Amino acid sequence: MTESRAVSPLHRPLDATVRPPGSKSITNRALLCAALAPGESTLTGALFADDTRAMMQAVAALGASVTADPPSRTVTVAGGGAPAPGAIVDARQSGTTSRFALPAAALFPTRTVVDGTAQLRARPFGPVLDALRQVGAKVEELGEPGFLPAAVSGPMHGGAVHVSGHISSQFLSGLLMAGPLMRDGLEVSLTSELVSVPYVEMTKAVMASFGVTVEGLTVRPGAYTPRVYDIEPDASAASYFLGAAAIAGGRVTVSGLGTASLQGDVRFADVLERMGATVTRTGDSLTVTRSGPLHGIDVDMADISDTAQTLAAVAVFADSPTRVRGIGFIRGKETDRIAAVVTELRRAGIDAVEDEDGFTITPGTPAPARFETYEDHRMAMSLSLLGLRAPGIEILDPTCVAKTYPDFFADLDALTR
Ligand SMILES: O=C(O)C1=C[C@@H](OP(=O)(O)O)[C@@H](O)[C@H](O)C1
Ligand SMILES: C=C(OP(=O)(O)O)C(=O)O
Repeated sequence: MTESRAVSPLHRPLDATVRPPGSKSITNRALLCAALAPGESTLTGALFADDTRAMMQAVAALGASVTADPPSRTVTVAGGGAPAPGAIVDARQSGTTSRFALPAAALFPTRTVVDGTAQLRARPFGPVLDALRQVGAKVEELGEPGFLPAAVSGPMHGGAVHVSGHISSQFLSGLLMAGPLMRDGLEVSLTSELVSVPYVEMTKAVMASFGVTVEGLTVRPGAYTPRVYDIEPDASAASYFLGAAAIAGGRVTVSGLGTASLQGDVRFADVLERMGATVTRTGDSLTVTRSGPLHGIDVDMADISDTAQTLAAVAVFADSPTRVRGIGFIRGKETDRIAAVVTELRRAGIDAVEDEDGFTITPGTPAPARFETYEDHRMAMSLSLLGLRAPGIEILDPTCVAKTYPDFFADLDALTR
């Protein structure tokens, strides 16, 4: 029988402070930059989850020496090495690990194979494989063209490269991070509109911390410098707790996510503010309080699409419909997230409709439901929020949260205890 997890309704408003684990996106960028920096770097506040363990193993396969200490959330990386012949990167389910490791592996003359789970093999890789060929890498598609597994080898001359932006920003981020170690550096031109823009700003910020400047989308040849780097809590993970405050009422403060956060997903709080919640921002925290009604909104979430499913859950409890736009590309994530969120909300009797580039949700009272999660951590975490107000909500395959947040259900319990 498939494992499931019940969520119990809350009978009082929330009044809690939480600190989610480290940012997945920053951890995986810092691991890669540290691996490319000759010398020892120390990452503090790191995330320990499937996606970041995949990256730790990936950079080890590329020649870094990695020492992880989960209790202190610290990782030490001795960088500047090279992969052994026949290196294999198993990116598991991780888009960032695979899309960042491919350009990094192609810096070296040895052949590295990059692969992942069946789910990752179904996600698009054509744009990065094509871009690597443009800058001189040898690329072999070992399965279907444009998909994993793929083998790459270098070195790369770099220079001008064209890459699409509308499928995923991760292709661009991965290329930029490898850019300084290409002979001529890298000058990227986008052939289509970029989605998930704040993640590219994050890439530039982490690269800058490791001593490499990106101007526009141009990187000059250069070297990373090792350093001690502190990672802030994960803003996408925080969206579930901020969403919980919106749904249950009361106050939730997320500590460690201040106004200078590198993560675009902190702007999920702005979305809740537009719906009628009160948001307080400080240099080191983000607080959402809700006492009055929530209103439906029409919102483009192309910049912050990992929080679209969280908003879908919140929208159920508003007093008018919510339309989410600009996120057609999330059909290519862990699952088709637009189809999945609509199917599951309908399972609970909610009027949810798929649009080509998003979804529309009409508020209602969720009926008891056992939600499918499609091996998508964000389906499990988002849909669990419905259980804070509606009785009889169960989440199937709850351990899929291990991709980015192994302790999610324990932390949700602690928040509501
Ligand atoms: O660069 C990153 O760290 C990420 C970029 C986003 O992906 P896309 O650029 O594919 O939208 C986001 O959904 C993912 O969770 C992490
Ligand atoms: C889309 C996600 O991850 P990735 O693309 O890194 O696998 C996510 O964490 O929601």
